[in-house]
Amino acid sequence: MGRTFFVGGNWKCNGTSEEVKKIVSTLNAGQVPSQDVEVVVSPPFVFLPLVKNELRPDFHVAAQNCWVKKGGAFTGEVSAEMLVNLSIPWVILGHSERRAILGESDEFVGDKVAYAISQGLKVIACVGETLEQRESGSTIDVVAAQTKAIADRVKDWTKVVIAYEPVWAIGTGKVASPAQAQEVHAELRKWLQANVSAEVAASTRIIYGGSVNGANCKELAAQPDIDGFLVGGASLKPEFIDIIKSAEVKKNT
Ligand SMILES: O=C(CO)COP(=O)(O)O
Repeated sequence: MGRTFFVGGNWKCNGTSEEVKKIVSTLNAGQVPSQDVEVVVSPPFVFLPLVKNELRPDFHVAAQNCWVKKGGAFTGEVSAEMLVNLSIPWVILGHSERRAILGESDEFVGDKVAYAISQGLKVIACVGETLEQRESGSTIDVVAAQTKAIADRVKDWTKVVIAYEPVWAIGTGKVASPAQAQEVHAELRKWLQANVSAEVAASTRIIYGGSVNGANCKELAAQPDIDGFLVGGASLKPEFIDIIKSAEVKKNT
């Protein structure tokens, strides 16, 4: 299939410089099969240079957001050009916390993804339904609409990793079951096949996020359409190394 397992650590708005240095030294000491897994950690903006300088060279960094167009008079924003200028290769866009709390629409997220790619960034694009949407049976429609807003604007899918993060599973300890996650990942792949191309469907990594930890990662990783994880809380802890190691499950499937 050729989809390298991908493990992202989203540190969100956490950490002091001392704590960040500690996490980086734990990561640097971890024994992981780095040829079988792509690892990207995403500290808050202010810690990006520190982490980039101190992190082992086989792991990479991502920003947690960037502005929707060229920088300028946008107080408080950080532009895609600035990230490129600092050689930050990745950015997370469309996280549900930004969609829900800051009101980012599907279209706005799509515009951000397209602009970031146009500037040379690679994007972890997040999609996912709320509990209410799941209970009303609209999960697939919601994630398809979020993906469509990206597909309408993006041509180069080699620069995109899709993170399926059900909102009800984020930070709640309520992980999606392997079957629940697999079902949505398979539907997303089908959507890509029907609406983008068979090649993009086969090659795009679709990773899962929402209460992933060292104990539940292997069973999730064994699902055929789960190509890795976007980890929040557990990415701040030593168990992140165990989650990276779950890439080994893929070698045997
Ligand atoms: O939002 C997430 C990653 O982007 C998931 O967060 P948790 O792993 O803390 O549930």
